[in-house]
Amino acid sequence: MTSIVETHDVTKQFGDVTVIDGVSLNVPQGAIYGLVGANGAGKTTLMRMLIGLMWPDAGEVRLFGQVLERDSAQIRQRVHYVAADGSFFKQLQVKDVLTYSRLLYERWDDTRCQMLVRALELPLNRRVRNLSLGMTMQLRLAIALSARPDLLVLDEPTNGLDPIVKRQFLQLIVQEAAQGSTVVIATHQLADVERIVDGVGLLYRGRMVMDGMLDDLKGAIKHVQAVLPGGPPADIDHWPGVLERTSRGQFYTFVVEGTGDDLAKRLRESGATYLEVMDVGFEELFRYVMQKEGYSRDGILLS
Ligand SMILES: Nc1ncnc2c1ncn2[C@@H]1O[C@H](COP(=O)(O)OP(=O)(O)OP(=O)(O)O)[C@@H](O)[C@H]1O
Repeated sequence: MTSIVETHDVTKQFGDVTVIDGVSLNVPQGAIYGLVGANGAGKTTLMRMLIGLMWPDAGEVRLFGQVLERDSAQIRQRVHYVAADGSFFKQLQVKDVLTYSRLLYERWDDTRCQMLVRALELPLNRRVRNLSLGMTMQLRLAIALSARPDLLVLDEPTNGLDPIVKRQFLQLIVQEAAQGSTVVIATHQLADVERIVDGVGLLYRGRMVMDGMLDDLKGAIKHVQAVLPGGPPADIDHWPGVLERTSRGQFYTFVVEGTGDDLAKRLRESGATYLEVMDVGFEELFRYVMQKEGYSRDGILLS
């Protein structure tokens, strides 16, 4: 599959502090990739390097298969970045911002823009400085989606959006990716992107501690639930891959590495009357993988 965004061992220092430390990632075409991490993990810094607003001290960024250089204007025209805190054209009315954007972007899709203005109920005659935080973000998203970029890079795009608009926005992102665009979303709100991302990278203090396509990552750890009338086998805590066990009466929940099939089989042989293997939630998945890698659980809290 064609890679749209690749980084190889990207490192960035501010003074003598290493803020991004040897980060490599790979986002295939049409994927929605969530870049997640706690406040200060380095998401914005990494995003800015992905689009050539900042340059790595070491390592390489490739977009659309080509190395991103300072004179890569053509590559950058295919990318649209929505910064977390961008304030723009404060004096202009919304309709004038849209007119200006129409002129600015070669691939501007006016039909789409009008659809978005209607769907998001953007007040065309209001000045940007009088929009709420959420409305400003909606305007910026409407522009981003109307610009029809091949790569859309969004920094904390759900900030300030109410739940209904957030859902609407996430649907739009899914549609965008279905049409072949690639989307990178940075957020510390895992729950906001959990349902839509295909791939995810977890940044922790500038290091990419977990990265991959979601299906692969979800295959790494499972919940196995079982009813064990005779209790669990005495040596169960020494069975390979069992990370955790909790129980309420005869109902046991195990967290296990891998597919969970082996554990399920052994529990069945040990008299389980009910068995179910389930995916773990996104945040839980992160916590267990991180714990396995030797990081403290508290250190990776995202929100
Ligand atoms: N220009 C700069 N000069 C010095 N330090 C910086 C600069 N920009 C960012 N930093 C530091 O780099 C670290 C990573 O910041 P960054 O904004 O990339 O994190 P983030 O994951 O986007 O955080 P948040 O979720 O809070 O937006 C922080 O410690 C921040 O203070």
